[in-house]
Amino acid sequence: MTATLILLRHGESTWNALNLFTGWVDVPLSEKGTAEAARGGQLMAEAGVLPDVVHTSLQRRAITTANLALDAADRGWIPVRRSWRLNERHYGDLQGKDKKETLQTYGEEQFMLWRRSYDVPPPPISDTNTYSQAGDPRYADLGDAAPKTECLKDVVTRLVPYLQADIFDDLRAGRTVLVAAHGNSLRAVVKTLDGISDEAIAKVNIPTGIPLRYDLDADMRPVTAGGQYLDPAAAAAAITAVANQGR
Ligand SMILES: O=C(O)[C@@H](CO)OP(=O)(O)O
Repeated sequence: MTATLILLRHGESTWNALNLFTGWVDVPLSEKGTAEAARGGQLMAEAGVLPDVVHTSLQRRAITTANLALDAADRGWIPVRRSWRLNERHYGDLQGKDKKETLQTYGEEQFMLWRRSYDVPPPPISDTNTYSQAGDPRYADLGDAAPKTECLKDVVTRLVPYLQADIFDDLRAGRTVLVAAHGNSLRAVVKTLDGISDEAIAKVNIPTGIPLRYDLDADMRPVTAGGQYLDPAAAAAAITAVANQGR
């Protein structure tokens, strides 16, 4: 028996289009991202992978993407579960900064350490920064546990309990699960599912709006390592573009 998990990174956001570090800043989809989200739903419908339940982060670019994709697949009626644990990695003091300017100011090595190293977080954001989430009601319950910066390792630490309890529970119950989330929170999911090393995960990038299908065995191990994109050619091109951001 296998269970099907579909990972969907939100469509292009307005800040993806502007090449700004985003993290927990709650930006909307761009026009292109809106179209990508609907296309993601069409791809699911064409492939006959229809979610029974959807999990999203608390951020509008993932929530809107899930709504548009599910509507396109005529699955807008399925139950919804949301958690901050699926949020994008908190980008600390880099939130709102231009990726190209950051690369020019700090150099390639520091830029890539912040973007893709496993355990080097950017400097923390101050509560008075315009792009801080201090005071955002959706994170009020987190109190002091709300992050002010995160590296990918921190994302793995906060995400894995949710993956192993809530998401695996739905899969074990025989439900096809859609997870609509973010570039780095989905890298944390993929790292965990595929057992990717701390070093090798630096080279893994997730494109916007293209569903990534994993069939998982009873132990929640992928039948095919890396899963399968529902549009492999589009995914390959988009993955290269994500890797080269800032250049
Ligand atoms: O800015 C961000 O929040 C993320 C995802 O868009 O960017 P990066 O790919 O540089 O980690």
